[in-house]
Amino acid sequence: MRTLEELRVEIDRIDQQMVQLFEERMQVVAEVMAVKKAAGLPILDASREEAVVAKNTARLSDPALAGYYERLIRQMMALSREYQAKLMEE
Ligand SMILES: O=C(O)C(=O)C[C@]1(C(=O)O)C=C[C@@H](O)C=C1
Repeated sequence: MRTLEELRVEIDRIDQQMVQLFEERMQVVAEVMAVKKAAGLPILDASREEAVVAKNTARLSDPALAGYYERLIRQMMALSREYQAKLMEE
């Protein structure tokens, strides 16, 4: 069995990757906002969000994680909308 310290080192490594991916996603989201603003499109696209949830949930190898992942990706998109709304005001 791995020690708690070893496991936390691994979690830190994973969190480091996730923070980079989060930042990368939000940078793309900022570009999406600019495209939507120029085209007069609303920030929310509910059908796209359902497709994102379905597509990525299906990619999980452990179906027991589906509910947790769904909450994570939905929250990610809620933050994305919040960020877009803030940028649109600027
Ligand atoms: O794809 C878009 O239209 C986006 O604005 C990006 C995004 C996302 O973060 O994935 C955010 C808001 C929309 O409701 C749908 C998806």
